[in-house]
Amino acid sequence: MMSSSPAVSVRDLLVERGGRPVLHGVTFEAPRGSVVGLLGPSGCGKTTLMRCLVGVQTVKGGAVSVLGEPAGSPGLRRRVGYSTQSPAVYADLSVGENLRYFASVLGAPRGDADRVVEEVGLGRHRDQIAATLSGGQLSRANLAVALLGAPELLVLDEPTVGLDPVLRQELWELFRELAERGATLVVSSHVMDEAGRTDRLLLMREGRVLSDSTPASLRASTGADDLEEAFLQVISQRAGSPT
Ligand SMILES: Nc1ncnc2c1ncn2[C@@H]1O[C@H](COP(=O)(O)OP(=O)(O)OP(=O)(O)O)[C@@H](O)[C@H]1O
Repeated sequence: MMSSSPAVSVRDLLVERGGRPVLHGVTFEAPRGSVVGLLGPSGCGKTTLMRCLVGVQTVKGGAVSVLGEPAGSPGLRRRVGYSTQSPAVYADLSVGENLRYFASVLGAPRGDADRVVEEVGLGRHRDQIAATLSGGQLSRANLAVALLGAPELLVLDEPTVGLDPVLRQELWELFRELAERGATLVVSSHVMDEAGRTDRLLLMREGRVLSDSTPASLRASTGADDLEEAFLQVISQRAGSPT
């Protein structure tokens, strides 16, 4: 389900961190109801870009519009879900207690805590104290917090890190289902085999978007079957062309 007004519109975004430029004029759009992947090597600016979408990053220039409002507007608080790479949950509470707590803080409907626990496949661990969860279980508990209240935009920073291939596949199926229900997802990943599951794919490097395309057109334009190879081709094409 895609409508003409994009869920996210980023124009000429400039960000400095620690006195150094880390985003050099990033521009892209995320159509509503789509899954947009942010891929690129460690340190290329994925997290910084996501922080701009949720409105917690000071920006030097450019514009970020989210669901028709400037990023970070108070009206967006419940319409945008964000999961960071560090756990949001309290270590000394159970999974269920954590989610009931965050649901009440967010004003999410009753029953939402149970719904999201099932969605991320943690039903059997509902009563387990968060400190005793495995790394993959903890990252799914973290993701569950972002799903509370069924936000229209989900910004997920490496949600599948540390998960085995079966769980990664299940989570990408969940992302697809959420998009089919109308949500927009911006998901970062290091893992190229996940890139093929996106509707749009942004390849980033050193604070710039090298390619903004669909997986199919990226394969077609580079002649590479696998997206890792396609990314390398884009980098070498860029290296050979004047900027
Ligand atoms: N608080 C900070 N102060 C100074 N520089 C920072 C700060 N946070 C990040 N940076 C720098 O900004 C750049 C982009 O970092 P960012 O975390 O956005 O990258 P990333 O693509 O998300 O990396 P990763 O995949 O490793 O999480 C990096 O060069 C990083 O060193």
